[in-house]
Amino acid sequence: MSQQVITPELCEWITEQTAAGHSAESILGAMLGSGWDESIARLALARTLGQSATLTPPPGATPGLPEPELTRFAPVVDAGDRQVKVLMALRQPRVVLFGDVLSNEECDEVMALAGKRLARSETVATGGDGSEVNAARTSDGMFFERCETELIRRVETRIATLLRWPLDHGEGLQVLRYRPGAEYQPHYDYFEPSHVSTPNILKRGGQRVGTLVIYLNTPTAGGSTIFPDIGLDVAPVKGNAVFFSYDRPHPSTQTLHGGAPVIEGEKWVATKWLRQGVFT
Ligand SMILES: O=C(O)CCC(=O)C(=O)O
Ligand SMILES: [Fe+2]
Repeated sequence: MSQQVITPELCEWITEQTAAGHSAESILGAMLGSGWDESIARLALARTLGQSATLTPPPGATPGLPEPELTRFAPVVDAGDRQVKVLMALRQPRVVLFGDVLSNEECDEVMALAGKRLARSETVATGGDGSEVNAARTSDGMFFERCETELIRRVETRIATLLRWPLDHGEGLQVLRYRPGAEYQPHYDYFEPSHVSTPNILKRGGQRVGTLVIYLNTPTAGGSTIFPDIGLDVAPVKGNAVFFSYDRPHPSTQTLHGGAPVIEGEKWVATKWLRQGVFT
């Protein structure tokens, strides 16, 4: 085949095959047998059925999802070196609000370490003098290396224990600072299956399957973490953290979320993204 194009007819055929009970792998086999290029065939399947259908988990992938031990719904969860409070839990989508994940001193230390290295996040407003911010993400950000300092290692070990997900499946901690007016418009944290850069990103540990956003300070007003699909607003409170997980890279997970504009004061968060496998 010379020109291989993903047409609506092809997507419809894939849907029919699935409805007839064929697995994504067997549809892929049939497509390869009739001359389709493997990467285009996988892309067509991902677009039609969602990426998880054809996603080969990366080496060392952990089955299931990150999930705290909440079966007894005790008021605290043992996170190894700290008792973390459970303030609220939603089952569908999975959203858990924790209290006291970090001490005040730990929050201050992470902000001080990160503050020296903050750079304007890539999606900035064009034009103007920067005093008016309006792009999708108008915070300043930086990444720590995993286990970069003793403090970062301690925090990451605590997160791994709390969410029962291996430390090496986590990306380096990201710190964001929002000034008044800054926001992070609603988005999904998983990598969009049909995006051209996604296959390469997935080589380093597979998809993201969970997010923990830790509040490093308490803004005076605004800056809540919003989940528009489920009408949930989480107030940013120093030391608290909101966790959510998603088992497939699809809007049906209802994990659309964002950082509402900060109205007064600053808002600092540290985000830990969790991957299916070892993040390298
Ligand atoms: O700032 C927030 O409340 C949300 C941050 C966020 O969505 C992210 O870091 O992916
Ligand atoms: Fe996010």
